[in-house]
Amino acid sequence: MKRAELTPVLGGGALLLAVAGVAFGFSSYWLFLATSAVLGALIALSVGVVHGRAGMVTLCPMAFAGIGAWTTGWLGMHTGLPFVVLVLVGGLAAVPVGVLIGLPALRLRGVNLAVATLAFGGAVAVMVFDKGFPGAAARTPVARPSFASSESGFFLLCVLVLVLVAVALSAASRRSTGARWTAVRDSERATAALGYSVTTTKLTAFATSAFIAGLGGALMAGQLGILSGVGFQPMASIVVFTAAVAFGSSYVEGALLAGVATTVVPELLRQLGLPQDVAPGLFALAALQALAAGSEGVAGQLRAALRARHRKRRTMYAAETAPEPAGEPVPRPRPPIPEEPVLRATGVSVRYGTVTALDSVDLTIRAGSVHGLIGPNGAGKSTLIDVLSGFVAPTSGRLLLRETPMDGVPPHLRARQGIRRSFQQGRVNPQLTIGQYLTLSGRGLADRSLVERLIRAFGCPPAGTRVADVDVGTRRLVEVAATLAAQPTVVLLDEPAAGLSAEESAGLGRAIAGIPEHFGCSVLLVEHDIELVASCCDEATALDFGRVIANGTPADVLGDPAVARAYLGADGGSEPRRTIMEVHS
Ligand SMILES: Nc1ncnc2c1ncn2[C@@H]1O[C@H](COP(=O)(O)OP(=O)(O)OP(=O)(O)O)[C@@H](O)[C@H]1O
Repeated sequence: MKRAELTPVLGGGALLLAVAGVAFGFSSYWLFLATSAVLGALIALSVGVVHGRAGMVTLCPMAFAGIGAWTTGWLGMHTGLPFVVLVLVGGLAAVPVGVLIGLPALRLRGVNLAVATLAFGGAVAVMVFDKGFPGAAARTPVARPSFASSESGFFLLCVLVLVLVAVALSAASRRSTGARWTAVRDSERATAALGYSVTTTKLTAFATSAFIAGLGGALMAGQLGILSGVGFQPMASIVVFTAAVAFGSSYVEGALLAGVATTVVPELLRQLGLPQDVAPGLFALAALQALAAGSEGVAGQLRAALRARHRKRRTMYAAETAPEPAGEPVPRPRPPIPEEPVLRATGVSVRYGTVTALDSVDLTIRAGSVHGLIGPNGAGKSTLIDVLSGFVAPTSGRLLLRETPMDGVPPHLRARQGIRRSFQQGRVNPQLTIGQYLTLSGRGLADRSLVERLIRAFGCPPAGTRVADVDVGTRRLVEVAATLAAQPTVVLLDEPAAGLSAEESAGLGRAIAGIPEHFGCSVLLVEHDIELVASCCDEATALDFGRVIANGTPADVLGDPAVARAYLGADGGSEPRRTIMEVHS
């Protein structure tokens, strides 16, 4: 067996031994603490979903846990349902509440969202938990199942639930759900441009988090038997949140450390005769440290160190597969471009206060063509891409994708209907591999062979390479390749050559010129690199001060003195005969 295969087997075996050692070797006092640590880890994992993965602040995990506990207690008193079913229903009961508290997250961010969730947690504590949990007044305990009636049995049940949740989250992170959460954390605009609804993505993160915390609370009902509101107060939520941030609870080992720390530190302080109130302060300091360092907590730092070591070893012992030269050469002349328009904008105007960013712009992108869009800084090129992709609503004008009006259609639906875009600033999630990112961008349409074709066409590194491990230029190539993964009708590329070397830029030009033929998709290419536009476009449009100043073949547009004047500014008027190619050279 190879070392790489042996490591998980040995790790799993050691973990099993440790769990068995705790379950059967610990006294009931330590077993109670171990169970609390496991439940703390479960609730920390729920924070990891919303905060660590989806990048939103939630300061009410214990409110979700309390709802799970309350529901389990109530159902335990009034129904004869088995305990395992009660736990599941307890988790599910927290889901609608999670969605409800997720709604403000659609508009609020950062500290505002933190205040909203904290207030929610406080309100639930006052209105529900402080009035008493079911059975608490009559001291009727929540009955544990017979197979987990002992402390060791109940500990093993909690470990099993934690393992199941961790495995499910790990599977989600390899699939589109988890990748969407991190995509929304990195950039909401980029998520919408991939065709995913930001609203649904945020709400599923809150719902999943509430479910996991609800499970944790339901198990707490079984652990403690009789519950009080004390453990579900906002302060308890803050402790869980800060520990989750400090240890990095989007990773299971980070959640485990958070669970152990929130259980052991107060207990240690108590045994040392020190005030337990110090513990929240310690966690807050550790969380501040992690947030200030921009790290994913202790677990994130450990993983980053391990990855760096692994990379170093790989470069020492193995010659890395050299990326193929970008872009398969495309034979010229290309077949004639059909007249059929795929994307048509007519009379599009955009005003930002007193600034007119676009002024009655007409643009037609024809089927099978690469259409260049040029113009000096501030000419309105990015604004036009924002209008076409749905991120900016025009003041006036119409937009048709083939025969379908696109006016008012939100960005993620435009992406699904076939308008894909890239951004000037890179927005690829560095945690994903190139293959995972292309698959995510494909929304289920990019099979392995398409992913491989895209990688070859754009000269990207192999699919298993992590985005974090490639340079900025290569990330740009990956981003352009990703716009094609869902087989769109038209892609809008916003300065894809920015940051590329001359050689990479030429390779990208060849790949872009081949997009219509190899991927059946039209292209709108916004670029300052005039040579790139000249080499790979079939048509071109030049903008200046939001107006179309030239339109036609690249030779006509680039040879137009008005375009040269636009690039030269007012002084260009004295040199009307120079073309933009001459200006550029
Ligand atoms: N959100 C905004 N609010 C106010 N003005 C804006 C906004 N976005 C763009 N503008 C203005 O609209 C005009 C067009 O900007 P835009 O970014 O579309 O130009 P561009 O051609 O893409 O420029 P560059 O090549 O530098 O990216 C500029 O005058 C810019 O200052």
